Amino acid sequence: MSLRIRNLQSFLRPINRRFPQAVWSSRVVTSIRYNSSTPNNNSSRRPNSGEEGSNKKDTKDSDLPATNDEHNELLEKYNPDKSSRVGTPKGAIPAIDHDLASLLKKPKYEYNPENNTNEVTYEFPPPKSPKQLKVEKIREKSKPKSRFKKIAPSLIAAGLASWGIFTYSYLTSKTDPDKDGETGLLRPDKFLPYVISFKHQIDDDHYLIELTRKNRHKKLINNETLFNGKTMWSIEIKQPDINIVRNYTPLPLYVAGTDPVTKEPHLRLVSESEEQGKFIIIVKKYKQGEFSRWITGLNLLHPVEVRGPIVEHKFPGHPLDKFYIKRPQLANLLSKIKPDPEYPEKLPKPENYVYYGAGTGILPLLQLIYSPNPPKGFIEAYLSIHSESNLLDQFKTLNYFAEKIGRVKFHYFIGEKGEHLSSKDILKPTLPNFTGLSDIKLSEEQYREKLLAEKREEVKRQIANGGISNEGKKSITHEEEENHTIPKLDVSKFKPDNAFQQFNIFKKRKTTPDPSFAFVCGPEGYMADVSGKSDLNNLEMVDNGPIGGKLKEKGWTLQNIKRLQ
Ligand SMILES: Cc1cc2nc3c(=O)[nH]c(=O)nc-3n(C[C@H](O)[C@H](O)[C@H](O)COP(=O)(O)OP(=O)(O)OC[C@H]3O[C@@H](n4cnc5c(N)ncnc54)[C@H](O)[C@@H]3O)c2cc1C
Repeated sequence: MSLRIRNLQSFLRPINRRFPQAVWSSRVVTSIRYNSSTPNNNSSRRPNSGEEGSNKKDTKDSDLPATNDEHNELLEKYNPDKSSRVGTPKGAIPAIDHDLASLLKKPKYEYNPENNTNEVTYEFPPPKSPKQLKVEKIREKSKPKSRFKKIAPSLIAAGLASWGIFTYSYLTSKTDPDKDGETGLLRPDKFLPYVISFKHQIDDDHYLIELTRKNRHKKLINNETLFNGKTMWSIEIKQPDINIVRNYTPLPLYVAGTDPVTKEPHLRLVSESEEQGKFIIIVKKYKQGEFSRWITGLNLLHPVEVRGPIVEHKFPGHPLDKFYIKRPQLANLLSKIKPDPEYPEKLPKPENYVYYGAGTGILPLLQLIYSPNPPKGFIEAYLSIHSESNLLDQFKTLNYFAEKIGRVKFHYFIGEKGEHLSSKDILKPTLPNFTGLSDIKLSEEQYREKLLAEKREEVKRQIANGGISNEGKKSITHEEEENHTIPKLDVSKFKPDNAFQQFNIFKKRKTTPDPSFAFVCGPEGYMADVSGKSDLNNLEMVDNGPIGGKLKEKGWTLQNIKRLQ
């Protein structure tokens, strides 16, 4: 084998010299074939028979070129046109050795430099393999980035998202007229969407309807409270089909549940901020009444448009309000009603009122006494209703609580029982406790005088007792001497737990105070009979209608009457 390779090398040496680049080209190599049948016999090596070779004299193995001339001759033979291109030998080519041929065969597998484990050294840094590039890329990615670089994509994404939302809401609010962009619960200049969240028929012609602000939870962000005892107010509801509007008196109550047997609603007072945005109205259905028939016929979750508050009466300012002393709201349990704050003695007393109401005209009074911070004075209420069934039991209970804590005295007149308001039920007016700022100065002076008188009395007593202060003992002895009874408990040191205790132990009155202001509210005929009809037919919307009826007889004037019609 080694001999054969040596022969081949010596054979190809001259070709190498002449065609150094092409010497290992497959074309040259494959064009030279050797007969491998007799490997050790050089004489048996002869070119394959060819067209040209057959014409020439045979070349024996022993005839291999020994001199340069012979080499050239041989080359001439295999490269007769002497061009730089190596052409296909025309003569017979010796057969190639089988082992050599297997080495020269095209490899079965594609060469892959990655699999090359041979160590190679380079003068310059070698090009990076795909694997190295991949590792480098991963390493680059896992490198710690700056804080800004880290949050930059999130910031861009958030910015794009909010821009998208804004654009969408801007475009849709322009195109969708029903879209409610208002955050408030009510607006006096705009109808806002509400839904009928509960409906209950009280009797033949009275309905309780609970209204809830659409998307109520989203509208509570402003902590808006609709009810406050400082005003009597109504809402306007729109009938969109025939475009008419009617007023109704909202009450600060909502439906907390229903009785499984009677289906009557369990009403709760609206007092917490999360209960806002709901209220109830009581609607009387008239046979010919366009609006009342429509609204009482609506189903649950039907949308309605509501505007308000429309202020019907605003209570004038009082020095007690200046000190932000609020009267606690009623509660669903008598014992839960908080006691009234102690009003400073030197300030004028709160005003007392009388209320004459009939039918749905009793509702403004109920709104007032169920609201937070109701009027601080006492109210004598004369309410005329057709039937006892017109009034929900839960209203009667709340009214009873208000009575038990000394805020109101109710007188009911039930029409179907033949009970009616008469002249003897009309109270006489008294002067108001507070008419203006001069009253404060006057009451402060009175208070100073009162304190001085008390001090003088105390000094006198001390002198009479030889300088020994024995006031407590003396007062008890004095009481005992006067009444011949067990001395009374000094309750001034006790603090009441609730309004009921406060009124019944500390403040119980023998007589009810006289009112200085009267409210009248009811149907036309009732108004005419009690106070004369109101007349608001002027730009200022001031009631200029002359006072008449029963109230005029008792000395009431336009200055101390409010007619709600
Ligand atoms: C400030 C204010 C608050 C109000 N609050 C309430 C409330 O809480 N609940 C309530 O039910 N109503 C309330 N009303 C009355 C209400 O606004 C409507 O007038 C009433 O519902 C009738 O409207 P209607 O369209 O059905 O009747 P309309 O079509 O206006 O009248 C049709 C017929 O119904 C009868 N009618 C209408 N109103 C009366 C009436 N007051 N007395 C007697 N007969 C009448 C008459 O026969 C009349 O001809 C209030 C009104 C005002 C001004």
